[in-house]
Amino acid sequence: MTDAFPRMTGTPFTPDWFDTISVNTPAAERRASSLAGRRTVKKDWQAAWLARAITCIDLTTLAGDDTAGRVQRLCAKARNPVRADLLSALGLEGLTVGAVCVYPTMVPHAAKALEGSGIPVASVATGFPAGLTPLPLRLAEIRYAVEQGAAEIDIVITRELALTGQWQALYDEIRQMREACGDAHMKAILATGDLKTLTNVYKASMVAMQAGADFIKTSTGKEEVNATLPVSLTMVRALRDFRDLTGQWVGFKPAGGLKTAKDAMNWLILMKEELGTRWCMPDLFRIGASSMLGDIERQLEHHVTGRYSAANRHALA
Ligand SMILES: O=C[C@H](O)COP(=O)(O)O
Repeated sequence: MTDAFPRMTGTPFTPDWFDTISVNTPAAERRASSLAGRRTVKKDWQAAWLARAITCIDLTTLAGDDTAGRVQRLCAKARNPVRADLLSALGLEGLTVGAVCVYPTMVPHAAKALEGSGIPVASVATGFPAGLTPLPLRLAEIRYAVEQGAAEIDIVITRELALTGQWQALYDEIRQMREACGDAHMKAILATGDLKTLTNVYKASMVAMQAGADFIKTSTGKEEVNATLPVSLTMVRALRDFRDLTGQWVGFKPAGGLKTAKDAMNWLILMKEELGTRWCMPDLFRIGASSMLGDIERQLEHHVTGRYSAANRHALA
């Protein structure tokens, strides 16, 4: 992550900024579906946008059977995310993903495998994915991951505090997590699939930003419903409101179930249309994904060779 936007400081708890907000769900759904169908990126620029998407990926493995070997292979992929001949044809040699995201005990393996690459290690923490271990343990887990070499920490919020409107308590908890992160950047996972309403999503976004989150992130990838466009629209509008109120630019990370080049384009279009191109850079935008690179590589091959026939598609399936 570049230091263009250093660690966020947040603000004091200010319920006035979200208390009376009520998100119009049908309007958000209409806007999201119009964005998904949009073709604002010209064909000539698609490869460049896909390359941008690669630089924004938090390449992730968060599985119970993760091993040092799997993490090392993932890190090799992070260094060389698509075939070298494709990158060279596009003049994009040296392109890497934004970060590698793993469980805390995998951080040392990732840190070693990424040495000298400039790719940061992100670690989930705070009892990911449910976040229901006691707060002192969640804070200790953050400190452990940072000590092991994580430069970015993906925390999960306590959903109960959002579902029962205990916004001050949620703020206080996230604030302590912010402090435990020290110099590491903090991404606050809202687990939006658990939050029931878009109004709760907006309020939780505001509270996380007030508490000092550097990024707000949709999902753990483990909820029944993960990143969706209406939820993401609600969150990016909260980002814009927070920037207008404070001058602080907080990042956005959709995650969970995003697998295709089309997904990457849909979310980049959302960012570009709602927030502008500056918010499409890896210091302000990440896509949490375990399996998106394969499809991006196929699309880039199509752009480079211009001979992506139905037969090729069949052969690759
Ligand atoms: O934070 C990232 C997500 O856990 C990745 O989810 P995914 O495996 O559905 O891509």
